[in-house]
Formats: sequence, C-alpha cells, structure tokens
Amino acid sequence: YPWGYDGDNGPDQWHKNYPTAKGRHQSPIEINNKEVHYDRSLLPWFASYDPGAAKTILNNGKTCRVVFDDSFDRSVLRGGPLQGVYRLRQLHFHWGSSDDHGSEHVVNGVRYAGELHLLHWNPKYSNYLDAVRRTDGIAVLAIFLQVGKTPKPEMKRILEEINAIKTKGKEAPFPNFDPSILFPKSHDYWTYHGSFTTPPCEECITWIVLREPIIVSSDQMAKLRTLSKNAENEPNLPLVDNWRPTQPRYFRMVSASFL
Ligand SMILES: NS(=O)(=O)c1nccs1
Ligand SMILES: [Zn+2]
Repeated sequence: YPWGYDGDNGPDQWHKNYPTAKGRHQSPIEINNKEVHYDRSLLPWFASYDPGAAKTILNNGKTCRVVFDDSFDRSVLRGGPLQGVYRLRQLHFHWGSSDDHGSEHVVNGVRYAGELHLLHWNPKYSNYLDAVRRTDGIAVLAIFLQVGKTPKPEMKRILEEINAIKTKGKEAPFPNFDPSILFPKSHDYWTYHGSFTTPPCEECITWIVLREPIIVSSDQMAKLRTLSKNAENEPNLPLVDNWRPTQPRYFRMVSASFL
C-alpha cells in the first residue's frame, strides 16, 4: 500500500493499512528532561564499522539511504542497552522543507533540521525479516542534524552523491565509507523501546538517540531537499518533510546514559 507523509496517505492514515501504527510502543516520541530516568547501569555503546561494507546509495522516493553488506558480523554496534552485537544494514535521513524542522524525535520541544538513522539488526535471528518481528530485533542509532556555521566535512561524501540519485529508484555505488566519521564527540544517549517510524511501524526497535547533534550547513540541508520523490519521467515532487510526528509515550520509560 502506497503510504506517504502528506494528505490522504499521511501519518494519520497509516493505521488503516498498518494497524501497528496505533500501537503502544510507537516512534518517534518527545524526549523531555523532566520525564527521563538517569540509569547509571547503562554501558557506553561502541560501533566497529568496516568501511569496505559500504555498497550503494539510493533514493527510494522516501529518503536517501546508504546500504551496507550485512551478510556477516562485519560492521556492528554493541554495548549501551544492547545484548550482544547488532549488524549495520543501512543508514538514511529525515529532513524538513526548511531548517527549523525535520527531525523525528523532539528534545524538550526542540525540533532539529534533520535526523540520521543507522539501522542494525540482531544476528541471533536468522535474517533481517525475522528480526523485525522481535522486540529485540533492531537497534537504531539516531543522530540529530543541527544547522550551524561550521558544517561537518564528513557529510560532504554523502551530499556529493545526491546528484547521482536525484529521482526515485536511482542508485549509485558508494564504496569505502565508515559512517562512524559522522558521529558527534559525545556518546551520551537516551534509550527507549519503540518502532519503525515508517509503515509497517513494527515495534522491534531499541532506540539509541544521541544527545549531541552534528552540525550541518544550511546549504547541506538545501542539498538534501534537491532530491525528488518522483521517478525520472514523472512531474517533479521535492522529497522534503519525510518525518513522522511524535507518538504517545504511554507507559514507556526513557533512560539517559548521562546525568
Ligand atoms: N525511520 S526508521 O529507522 O524507523 C526505518 N524505517 C524503515 C526502515 S528503517
Ligand atoms: Zn528513519
């Protein structure tokens, strides 16, 4: 079923074809200091990524995604709230139509210009599709994009490829890339149990949301907005505002790794 982010197939309608979208463990959520619980037993998280695992970059009409070889424990995330290692499968972005919004998670009322998601799956399950059916199947590391004067040079590599994947379905080789170069200095994080922020919205994700945003320039955000959600031979529809509004937290605890 075609779902999207606006009008009749937007986030408020997703539940009609994807009933889980109205579940009790949906993402994204608002993270408010007053409701966060500092958990001193939370461990630091570690990413050990092999640059050689990077394969391609693509525009799927919904986001810009970089895909990695996840056929063995080649690029993994471990520690933090996680048991064992989780395999890096892909990274992608969410962004707005202007710099004052675009992130999915909202921190103390602050919306960032965008949000980077690095998706990992638990290899204790036989494959990715099996992992998305398990509450501990997926781990997503989320990093906010904040607009500032001194852009992160490491974002350049991804943005240089944008011209090759302008329209839906376009894909380009993206070899030799270690996404940990995009990480901010601090590894402080919040963590909670939630879902995919896109349909079918399975509730299988341990979210690890970094407190420190990475700084991108307004031009870099504008570059992302030059992507189109239509295919090459269709009328141009800018790919912008591909973020889901925050969902009810219900009885979930958001834990912080920092005081
Ligand atoms: N935005 S997300 O990381 O929850 C995601 N949706 C589909 C694949 S990965
Ligand atoms: Zn995402």
